[in-house]
Amino acid sequence: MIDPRASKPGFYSGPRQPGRPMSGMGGHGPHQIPGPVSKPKDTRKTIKQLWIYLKDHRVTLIFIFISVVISSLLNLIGPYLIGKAIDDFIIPGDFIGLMRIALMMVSIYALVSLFTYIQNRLMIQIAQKTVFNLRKNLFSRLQHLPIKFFDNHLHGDLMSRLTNDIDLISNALSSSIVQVFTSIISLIGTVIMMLWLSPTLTMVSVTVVPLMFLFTRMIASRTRESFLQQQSQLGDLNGLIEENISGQKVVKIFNRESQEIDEFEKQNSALRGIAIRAQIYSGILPPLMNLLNNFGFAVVAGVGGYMAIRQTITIGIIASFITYSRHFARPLNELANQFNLIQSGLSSAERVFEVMDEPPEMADLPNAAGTEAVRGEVEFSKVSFGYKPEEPVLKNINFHIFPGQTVAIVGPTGAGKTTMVNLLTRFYDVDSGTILIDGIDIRNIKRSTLRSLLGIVLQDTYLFAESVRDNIRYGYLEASDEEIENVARLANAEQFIRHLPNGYDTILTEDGSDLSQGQRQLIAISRVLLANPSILILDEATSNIDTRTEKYVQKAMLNLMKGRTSLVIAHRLSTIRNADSILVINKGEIVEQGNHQQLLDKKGFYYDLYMSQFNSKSIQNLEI
Ligand SMILES: Nc1ncnc2c1ncn2[C@@H]1O[C@H](COP(=O)(O)OP(=O)(O)OP(=O)(O)O)[C@@H](O)[C@H]1O
Repeated sequence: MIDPRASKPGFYSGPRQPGRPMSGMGGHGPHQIPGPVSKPKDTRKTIKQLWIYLKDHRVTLIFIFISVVISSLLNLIGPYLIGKAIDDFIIPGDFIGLMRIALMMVSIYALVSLFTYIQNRLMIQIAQKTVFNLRKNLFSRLQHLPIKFFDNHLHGDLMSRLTNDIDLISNALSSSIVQVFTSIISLIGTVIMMLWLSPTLTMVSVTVVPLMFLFTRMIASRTRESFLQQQSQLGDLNGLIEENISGQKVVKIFNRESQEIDEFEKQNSALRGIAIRAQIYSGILPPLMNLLNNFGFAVVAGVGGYMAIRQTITIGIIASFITYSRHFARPLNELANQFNLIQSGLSSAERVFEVMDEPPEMADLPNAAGTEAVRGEVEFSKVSFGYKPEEPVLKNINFHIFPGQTVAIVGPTGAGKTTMVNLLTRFYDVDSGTILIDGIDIRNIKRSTLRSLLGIVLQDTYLFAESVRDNIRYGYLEASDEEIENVARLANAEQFIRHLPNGYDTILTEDGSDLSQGQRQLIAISRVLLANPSILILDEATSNIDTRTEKYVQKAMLNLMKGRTSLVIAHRLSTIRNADSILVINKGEIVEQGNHQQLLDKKGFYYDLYMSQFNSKSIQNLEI
């Protein structure tokens, strides 16, 4: 069927994504263990795909890289100058020299800041341009994907790819690339400087590094586990919130508010317990690392002091060294944090590219026709189809509708009525057989032409959160206000529109939820009238419409059907009675065909259907 889910925006709750980092949890500060990070499945392929977007900025990237090298190197000079100031100027008491070197340091640090500002600015621009293009291409790919794709994917998940994932890519691009370059250069430069100043002290200060790794590993594995549990629990809680918002009516009707609150309380407490544990674990590491760092400094200071007494090293060198060793720990932590950010950025990019790599709706055949006006003859010839190959939904369907005729399709729920519409609109293609319009196989008609020939009014119409006028205009974008008002009049929609607070300019809520179902249908009918299609597909509403509006809708539909071929998934007795022909569908097959009287005379499936629904109870809707 034309899946109603496909037309409803998925409620975006940040669906459960185990393995995604959460803002505010896990943190990326020094020494902190970030929450679990989702890993890309094929890093190389993803980087290649991302490079396609980045390569236009090659020159800027090279410039950024050069600037990173310069600023990192300049940064490395600072600690060296501190030592020099102590040994050459402070100890000998050379005030002028001290001023000179202080000025030099100020200039160097000012230059570092300037370069860092330029790098960040340029990188943010590149990142934003890249995600702009990614977002654009992803959205346009979504517009060209077949309906089948939307049937098979959670809408919340697709929303999350367009929003969350794009955000993570943007974060990774704007900060991580520069940070990683800076950290690597700083790390290498610092080690070189430390070795140059004193190989002995370098050996002493790196002894704490393996200890740091050991503790980090031990605590990180426990923390990750707790964060995973936390995310899974948060996912469950999100699910509960989502269900309660979307299903509020059901909750209220069944008076289940207090049970839902209890359930929420249970899940919320579970989350609190797990979150406290996770945060405590991740909180152990920073003080521990601080302790190790300070221990390292103490050892360096001790050994350095001893060497100074023995006069194998100067005080200035010890001061420089201690400053370098601080520089040494920082990029290490920074790299670990950036590694996680980059990994989640890459896995987000992978999720985005997954959608972009999906094959779009099959291209039109090269000889596909673009006819505009048609007579409106529709024929299904030996049509068979199944959504899944092993489950046929339609079996050998044959029927012929002549131009201007109205054909009603009736049958029990799940019989395959909507599926016939899905095939005619080419939301899906037949497995075998042919569907013809004016004798032309619809696969030989351009998709855009085919869809412009068809007008569809479903039970559940999707309306945009725009003005009533623009919602009607969606049928024909160039329509003038006058044309819009004309069709609204013809569709009997004028009266209720005039009563809206701003008439045609009233802005509807999302999906037009501030209108009744009947009113939404009247707007949908106006929209189709404006599009002026040759063939109509109508799905009559079965419920939710008050008798007065129903009359309006019925009249509007009749106006719409005038002079057009109409295929009506019928529920109203009047439509069925007035139809030129009725197709009775059961379990994917046409079991009977004829007009109302002929079918009644047959005393078959239709007769039973009719007797059970209309005759005895005089109900207006035909449904099983
Ligand atoms: N997107 C889909 N993917 C897989 N199976 C589907 C899909 N849409 C419908 N079906 C299945 O195809 C069969 C026919 O569905 P269809 O929607 O055509 O029935 P229908 O006659 O229109 O029913 P109703 O009157 O309840 O709308 C059903 O068994 C349904 O479960």
